[in-house]
Amino acid sequence: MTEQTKALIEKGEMLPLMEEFYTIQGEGYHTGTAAYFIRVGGCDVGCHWCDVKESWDANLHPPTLTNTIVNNAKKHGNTVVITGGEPLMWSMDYITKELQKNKIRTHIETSGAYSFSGQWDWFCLSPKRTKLPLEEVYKEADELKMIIYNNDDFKFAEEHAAKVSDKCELFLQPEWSKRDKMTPKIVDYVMENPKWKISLQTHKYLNIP
Ligand SMILES: C[S@@+](CC[C@H](N)C(=O)[O-])C[C@H]1O[C@@H](n2cnc3c(N)ncnc32)[C@H](O)[C@@H]1O
Ligand SMILES: Nc1nc2[nH]cc(C(=O)O)c2c(=O)[nH]1
Ligand code: SF4
Ligand SMILES: [Mg+2]
Repeated sequence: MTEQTKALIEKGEMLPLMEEFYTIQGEGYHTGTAAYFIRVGGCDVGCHWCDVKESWDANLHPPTLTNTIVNNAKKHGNTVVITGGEPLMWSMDYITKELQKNKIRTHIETSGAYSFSGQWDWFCLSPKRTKLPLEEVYKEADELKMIIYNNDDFKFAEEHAAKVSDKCELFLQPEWSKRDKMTPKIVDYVMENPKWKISLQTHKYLNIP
């Protein structure tokens, strides 16, 4: 990688882009609404059940001019979801400013394990055991989305619910490979603890990206 590319990545004016696609938000609070997804490469959080392990190695994803990504996003709807990989590994200040200048709403999907950057209209925090969120990010969360892989994850979910603001929406989402076993348990849990809602990965049921 050239020194110039490194400098542009440092400033957030380039990002390692894995893929970008226009689809329907499948998960969480905005489920069912059209959004342009920007998937940035690079993640070292290491969830063993991660559904995009191909994103982990940033070197496999070409550094791409952020202006080009923003121009593509402008062609599709009024909301962008920046995901990954772990988007907060990179400075999100430049891309979110440019998107908002173009009247595009900025949403993020993040583990919160890296320092906060960017200007967000919607911040979805999904904490992971292997690399916990930084304390500074809890107050940013509009939505807390906890993945339920086993019974211990309900307790883990409550520990994080205690750290977010009162206005934060709370979701429990079954880990995909355990959905048959854990979804009925989530249903019971939500009925007993109605501050939570259930989130399903509806795009996988719909066979869309
Ligand atoms: C692939 S991650 C990328 C963003 C960020 N690294 C994160 O984990 O929030 C996007 C969302 O998918 C969720 N996710 C990943 N693998 C999953 C799986 N096997 N089952 C259910 N949700 C999953 C994550 O928890 C996160 O909310
Ligand atoms: N349709 C759709 N909705 C999503 N919500 C969060 C996703 C992600 O991978 O971050 C995702 C995704 O990959 N596809
Ligand atoms: S933090 Fe997100 S991208 Fe990284 S391994 Fe976990 S689910 Fe996958
Ligand atoms: Mg996904």
